[in-house]
Amino acid sequence: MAAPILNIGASEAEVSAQLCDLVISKANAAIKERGIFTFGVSGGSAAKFLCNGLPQASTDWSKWRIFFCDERLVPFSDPECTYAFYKANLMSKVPISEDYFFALNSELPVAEAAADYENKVRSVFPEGIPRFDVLSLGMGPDGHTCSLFPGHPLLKEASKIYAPISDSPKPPPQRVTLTYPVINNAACCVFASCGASKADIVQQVLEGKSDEPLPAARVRPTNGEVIWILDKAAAGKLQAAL
Ligand SMILES: O=C(O)[C@H](O)[C@@H](O)[C@H](O)[C@H](O)COP(=O)(O)O
Repeated sequence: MAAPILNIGASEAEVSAQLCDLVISKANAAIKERGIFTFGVSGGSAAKFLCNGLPQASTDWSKWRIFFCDERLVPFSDPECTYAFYKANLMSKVPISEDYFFALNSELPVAEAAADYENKVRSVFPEGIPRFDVLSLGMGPDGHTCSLFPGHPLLKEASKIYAPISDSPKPPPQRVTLTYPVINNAACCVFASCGASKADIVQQVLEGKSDEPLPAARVRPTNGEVIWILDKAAAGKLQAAL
């Protein structure tokens, strides 16, 4: 398992550009090699970065298959809906079919919604543990990633691809999230974090030693890479960056 790769941009704009450049480069390489690019996206600031930079990409969008690393179980009309954010800010700007931007069925109860979403993933990964080309991840101030929160039983989920959660400490409470068997089977997991408010947790995740690693620290692809793209403020307490 390779050590995390650290990219430190001076500003949030540089983090956004570095994230999009990485995703586009990985996408075009995957399309050239296998004719398809499988991509997992998150909410939060990473969503803003991706929607800001990907519309300018020179790529074959028909070969992209986009899933959510996690999604809230709310109607599309709800401002908390991550799909709605990407639909308005990315899908509306690029020639990608709605068939290839996989939305959660928020009409279902959360456990059924997770199972239904797993079936959608199976349309791209028919068997075994899905291996995404890229998972774009964020990290919350508590060290959560996707909808995997510190101390939550879901950190130990070992069989589901997507798991339901009904007690998310970050509202809204009901969500569906990728699990570590899938996250750690990805070819590339890339975090994008900015701002001084993240400096302490970034230092804990990247340099702390704990018997109970934080959720973001448990992202360690067994046969892939984990890349952290940080601005100077978020990297401000890292020994490696000093
Ligand atoms: O839907 C969600 O809530 C996100 O997927 C979540 O996991 C996010 O990535 C982190 O909360 C970091 O968000 P920020 O980068 O905006 O702090």
